[in-house]
Amino acid sequence: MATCSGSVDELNEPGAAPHGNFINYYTFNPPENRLSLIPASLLQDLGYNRGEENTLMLDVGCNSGDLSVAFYKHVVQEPVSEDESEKSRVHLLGFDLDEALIQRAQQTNPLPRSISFIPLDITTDTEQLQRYLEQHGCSHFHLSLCLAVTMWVHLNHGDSGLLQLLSHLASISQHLLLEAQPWKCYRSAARRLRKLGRSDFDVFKTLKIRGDMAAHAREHLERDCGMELIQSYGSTVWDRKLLLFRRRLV
Ligand SMILES: C[S@@+](CC[C@H](N)C(=O)[O-])C[C@H]1O[C@@H](n2cnc3c(N)ncnc32)[C@H](O)[C@@H]1O
Repeated sequence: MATCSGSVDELNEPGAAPHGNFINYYTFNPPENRLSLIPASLLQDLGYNRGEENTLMLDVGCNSGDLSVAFYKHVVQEPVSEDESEKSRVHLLGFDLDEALIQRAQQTNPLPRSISFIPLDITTDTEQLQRYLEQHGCSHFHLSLCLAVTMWVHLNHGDSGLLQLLSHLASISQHLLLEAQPWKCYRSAARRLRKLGRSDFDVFKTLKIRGDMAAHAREHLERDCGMELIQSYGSTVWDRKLLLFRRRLV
């Protein structure tokens, strides 16, 4: 069984995907792997998707959008077709730093009135997300997904990059569903790149945040970002936990 994003299939072109921007990601990690752990009633359980208010979801590092669309259909339970979606008040914004993946996501998007995809690098651009929130009259995303992204930001931007990512997401999200890659995946990612003679991940050796990555992320979110863990959805087939945080009530 593949246990991390260092899985065999993913190695076809590892050097071409230093941010985890694999072109065939969903052929070896289909959406169902994660969706089977997430209740379809999630939005209702969190008190959303009722009445007239907008519900905004964010998918960080959405790759080619397959999981974004499948997640939307999974948790938005009323049937949504393009004709009906004008009525839908649930919106999902997916973004990724890889423009080719975003182009694919846009071209195959079955619900363009409810789901949008934009190219964006979260480590450099924070204004676009703020603008999107303003356009929808909201101060926060009701639910943000950050699935299988933390390791890539950590490896490319170091400890401070990882902590900034989590702080930023906490500051714009009411709820945050997080899947942090475990440390063993870092080792395989760095080893693969080294074998290819790439030095992109030299920062790997300098990382002080290591070991239990889910616990580190939780500690930062709870201690420094005003969030609290409210649910753990067990482990995916890749042996990763899906952790649901919410902004702490004051
Ligand atoms: C392993 S894929 C996971 C895709 C999706 N989140 C999922 O779990 O199915 C990681 C994605 O994060 C994106 N990514 C990495 N760093 C990013 C950044 N700084 N800003 C936006 N996207 C990023 C990559 O381009 C890649 O598509």
